[in-house]
Amino acid sequence: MNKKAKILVADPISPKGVELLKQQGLDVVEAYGSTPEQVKELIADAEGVIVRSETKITSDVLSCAKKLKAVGRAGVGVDNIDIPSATEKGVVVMNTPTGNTIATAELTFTHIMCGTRPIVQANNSIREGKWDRKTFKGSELFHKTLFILGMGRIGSEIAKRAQAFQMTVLAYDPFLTEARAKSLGVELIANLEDGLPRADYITVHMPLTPATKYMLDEKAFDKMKKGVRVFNCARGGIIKEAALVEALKSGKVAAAGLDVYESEPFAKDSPLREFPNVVFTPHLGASTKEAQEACGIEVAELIAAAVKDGIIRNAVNAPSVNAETLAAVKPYVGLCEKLGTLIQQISANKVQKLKVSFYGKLSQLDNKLLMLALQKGYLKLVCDNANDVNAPSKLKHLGIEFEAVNSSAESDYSELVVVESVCEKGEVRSVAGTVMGKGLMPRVVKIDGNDVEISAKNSVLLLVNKDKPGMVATIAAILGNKNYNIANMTVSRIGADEALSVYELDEHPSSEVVAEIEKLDSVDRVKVVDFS
Ligand SMILES: NC(=O)C1=CN([C@@H]2O[C@H](COP(=O)(O)OP(=O)(O)OC[C@H]3O[C@@H](n4cnc5c(N)ncnc54)[C@H](O)[C@@H]3O)[C@@H](O)[C@H]2O)C=CC1
Ligand SMILES: O=C(O)C(=O)COP(=O)(O)O
Repeated sequence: MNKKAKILVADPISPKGVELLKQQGLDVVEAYGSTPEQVKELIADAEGVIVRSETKITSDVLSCAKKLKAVGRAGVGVDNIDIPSATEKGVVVMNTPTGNTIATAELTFTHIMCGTRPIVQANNSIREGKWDRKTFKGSELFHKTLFILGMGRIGSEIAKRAQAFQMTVLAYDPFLTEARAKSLGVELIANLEDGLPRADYITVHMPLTPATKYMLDEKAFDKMKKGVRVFNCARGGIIKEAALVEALKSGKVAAAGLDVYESEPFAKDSPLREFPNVVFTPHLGASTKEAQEACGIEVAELIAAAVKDGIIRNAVNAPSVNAETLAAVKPYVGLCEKLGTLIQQISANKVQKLKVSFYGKLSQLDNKLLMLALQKGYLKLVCDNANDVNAPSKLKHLGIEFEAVNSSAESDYSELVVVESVCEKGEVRSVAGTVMGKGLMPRVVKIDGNDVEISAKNSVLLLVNKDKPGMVATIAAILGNKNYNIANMTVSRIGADEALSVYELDEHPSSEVVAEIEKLDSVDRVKVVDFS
């Protein structure tokens, strides 16, 4: 019996997600709060791993994973996963981007409310036995201006909630179109600096990247209104904590709400803890029953599909296409893989460039998956484990440039894929293929511009031989004597007296048979190509 694939659930997810993995026949190992050393041991034989924001999947951890196919993030941010290392290793990283949007938007709005009415502070005072009705005066959201930095899923939900409170909403997001801003009823601010002095409230909702790190620093706080209120429920480090401390000290910031920190768990000795007008939560944005159930179930589905069937969705390090495109390109995926395998085997060593051209309706489609299939096919006999995730980087490591062209030119076939290789010495080889018949079967239809018809299932014997009577019978006799069945054959005249002969065999011909054919005076070149 096949051993069940092991899935390491390294951070707690909904029990429904864990149950789903078990129902899929997977061996689930739940290990929460493990040290990096423990994670390295546990991941060694895992085929899938699930994390939230706590467990760090570093390159060091990944280097210990011997069988890993997929990392699933039950949530949005993947900054705890070393994506370049995972990509290099061919490990797909997937997340669940929508499951916790509402939860995080609602937590952010709760922070905004707490920064407006000092509920937390008043509650603490009551618990201390006091009845203080003077200290905890708040203000109103009504007619105030909220500046949202990062207008993605969460930012957009915050905008709707702010509008319900009749706030004016400004948005800064370099990737947001005017049309989208308009449909959200927000004013799009092109330069961050222009929005800062206008805002009564500022909240950030973007990933932490080199461009967003310390976006709100000393200079930014200088530009803000006195009495501004700031909130970070996205990632620690977008607001510079040291700058926030100074802005709180000077009274520039009237209130702040933080769910995320430059280092987590939040430093026990952080000077921020001294300010009573800051409300803290320990990275709780996604911590609702609903969000955890949605993310837990979705991540379990993603991991099960990836590990069991190689189906990739929501990948952050591999391309995905919509269902319509997938249906249109699917019949050509196998063809492109075969063309890649064929061109690699017929090309001389040291290929410098691969070029693929798509003709017919293929030239109008998003062909990402076909390019990957071609690259995977090319790498099949060159290196281990090339897949949709690492094929482009493996090709790059080999120094092979890859170019794809959508051609509007007519071709002999309604849809055609042509692949060319250019070698170091300038030699160019080419193969072309299409899909045929009701079954949309892949067929190689040209080699170096010569017509052939190869179904490319098992092994193919390619001969360049004298174009003279009796050749086919001679070759067939040699193969037949050694019990090789010819599944299919084509002969194509390639010069005045030369022909390209293609014999499709059910199995790889032995070296003796190949040597016997090579010995024939009438045969110039012999090449065996394997597809399976
Ligand atoms: N506190 C928590 O528990 C949670 C935190 N998050 C974090 O919230 C953040 C936002 O999440 P989503 O809205 O789901 O992501 P999203 O991808 O839908 O939105 C992010 C937005 O940031 C914008 N952006 C990127 N670079 C920018 C820049 N330099 N300046 C301004 N805007 C920029 C993007 O254009 C995009 O619209 C992420 O960092 C995520 O990890 C998400 C869920 C829970
Ligand atoms: O989804 C995100 O980006 C989050 O920050 C949520 O983190 P968590 O799953 O609660 O550890």
